[in-house]
Amino acid sequence: MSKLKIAVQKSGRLHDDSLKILKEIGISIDNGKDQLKASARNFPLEIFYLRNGDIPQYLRDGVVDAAIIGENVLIEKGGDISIVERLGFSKCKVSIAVPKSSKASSLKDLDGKRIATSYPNTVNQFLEQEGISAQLHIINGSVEIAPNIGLADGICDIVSSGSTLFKNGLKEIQVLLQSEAVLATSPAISEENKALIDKIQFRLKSVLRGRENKYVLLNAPNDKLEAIVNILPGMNSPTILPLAKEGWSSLHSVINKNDFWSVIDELKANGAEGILVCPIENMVL
Ligand SMILES: Nc1ncnc2c1ncn2[C@@H]1O[C@H](COP(=O)(O)OP(=O)(O)OP(=O)(O)O)[C@@H](O)[C@H]1O
Ligand SMILES: O=P(O)(O)OC[C@H]1O[C@H](OP(=O)(O)OP(=O)(O)O)[C@H](O)[C@@H]1O
Ligand SMILES: [Mg+2]
Repeated sequence: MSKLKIAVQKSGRLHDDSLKILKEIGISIDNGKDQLKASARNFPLEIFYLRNGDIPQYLRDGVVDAAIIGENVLIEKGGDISIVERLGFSKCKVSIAVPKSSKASSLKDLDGKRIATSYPNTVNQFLEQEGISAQLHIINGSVEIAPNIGLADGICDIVSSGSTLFKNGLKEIQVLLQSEAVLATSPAISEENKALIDKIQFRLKSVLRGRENKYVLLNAPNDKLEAIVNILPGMNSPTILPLAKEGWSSLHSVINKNDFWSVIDELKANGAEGILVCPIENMVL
């Protein structure tokens, strides 16, 4: 039987969340960060622990069938590799920044200047598109220090909270792209392994949908139920069960986690009591 080979970052920001989401879709791995390879106990799958920056090449060569990887790395090195599913973690931007004291306030002010980055293809493509030419200094880490040591006039690197820019006295002047962890597949994947990826994708969608939503249970007088159903329409229609108390019911529904706090006052104004909000592990449509 064919086994799906999936690459996961060996160590670093993506490692833990990648293994966590695989666990949530029911894939148990005989673990060990120290191993380069591990097998799943209950799915025809092998995990390869690799360096983030090496993964696009492994995908391209078909050494692995799929990978959990930062979208920004695929944009930089991935070209022909397709994204199957966005996974919602490791969200960040790739941005251009300059010293706070710099007169530069937009990208065009960096025309003819020096930019330090670990993402030369991304920067070059963006500059070309904007008709700007700059001299790139490719460095692999601590990019934000470059302007302070006189190596560059600006930088292009990952920004998340912005604290690294702040600590280094830099200001963001241009966002090049938004990124998050994604499941990507090799252009060389076999039909058999593509079918396994489809199974994984189906499971991922149900876990991601579950993360986005909450299960709500509440009690309400029967004459208010219609109004409450309109506030909480649920996946199809809410479940309503009679309470032992005459004239009252329990209503169960699903709501997007971001919407819950904005409807809570409306629910209470319509007589809802004993409101419980629970996480959802999986949501299969
Ligand atoms: N500060 C951040 N906040 C959120 N996501 C980030 C942040 N920094 C990096 N990422 C995302 O996580 C991915 C992995 O980052 P990490 O710093 O662990 O790897 P790396 O040092 O680039 O790679 P390697 O595994 O080759 O050492 C990045 O490609 C990016 O998608
Ligand atoms: O906006 P912030 O929240 O400060 O995050 C941005 C920083 O995070 C990443 O570095 P990381 O901490 O992964 O260190 P590294 O350069 O050694 O990979 C990235 O390269 C930035 O420097
Ligand atoms: Mg990093």
